[in-house]
Amino acid sequence: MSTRHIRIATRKSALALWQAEHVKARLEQAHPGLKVSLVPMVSRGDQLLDSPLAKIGGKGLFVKELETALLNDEADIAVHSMKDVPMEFPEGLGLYCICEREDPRDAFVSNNYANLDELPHGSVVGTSSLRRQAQLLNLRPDLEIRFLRGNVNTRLAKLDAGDYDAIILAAAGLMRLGFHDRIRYSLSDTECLPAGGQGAVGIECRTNDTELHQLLQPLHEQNSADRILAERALNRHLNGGCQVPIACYAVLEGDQLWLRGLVGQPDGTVILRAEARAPRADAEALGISVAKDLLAQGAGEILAKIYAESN
Ligand SMILES: NCc1[nH]cc(CCC(=O)O)c1CC(=O)O
Repeated sequence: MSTRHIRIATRKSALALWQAEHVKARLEQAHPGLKVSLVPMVSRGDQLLDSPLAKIGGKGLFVKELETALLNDEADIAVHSMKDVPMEFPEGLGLYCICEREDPRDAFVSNNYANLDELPHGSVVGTSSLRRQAQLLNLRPDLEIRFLRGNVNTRLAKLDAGDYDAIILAAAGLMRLGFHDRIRYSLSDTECLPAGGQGAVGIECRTNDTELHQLLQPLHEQNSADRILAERALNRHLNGGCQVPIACYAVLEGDQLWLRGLVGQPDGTVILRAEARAPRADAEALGISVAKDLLAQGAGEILAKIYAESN
């Protein structure tokens, strides 16, 4: 029995609100009597929703306001899609819980075509992720990748308006919002390797709030946490975020992690791949070693060019 009041800072997008409500419900279930409320706020990323994210630069566009609220004691936890969480945390904040990962894959959404192979020559595919773009163009150089931003609902509306033949979205986001039926199929990991952390929700809070860390324990899932630790180590070593053409995906085989990573040239002409296995206790070292392999193949040059263009 806890009498504490937990305030959850959240963005106001449908997906962010769903995730915050989900964490609220799970906390209340785990700790009867606990009071949990939402503190909705607008992030810089939300204000800039229509501009190319890669061009406005900076990481963590969607998390800075939430972190400020935590540091100012206006909220106690921030719920994030792990894919969007920056590598470094401000002094006094940290990640204290990773919930069980859901579907990590990218979903193919189209009103007219069942899959990538069915798309006619020259079809228009919507995504603003350089990671998805590089991999799709590598498989289908004839496709035209067209910029698509906005919340999940907005993106679906743009597809329905006829602006695209197909769009690619994270399966997890679609499922959370009840759009299962919009998924024609989920891209395999060989067609499109996911982004680090995709499909998992994580919880950030103040480092010194040990009582809260305890309350979060029942929501933590170690298998997901270890997989994502390896993925984030890879991203960190490549200085990557959600706005760069880096994919990485770890799975557990018993107590061994298998991590695959990829860096692609946005036009799809070059895809560098690396993979390795290691005991789960060595998740971070595994991420770094796969990142080093990619760098040795020339990933640094590809990424440097993208960073230079976005500044
Ligand atoms: N970049 C925005 C974003 N951040 C997390 C998700 C989906 C949910 C998740 O990965 O947990 C999405 C939408 C998308 O990429 O389609």
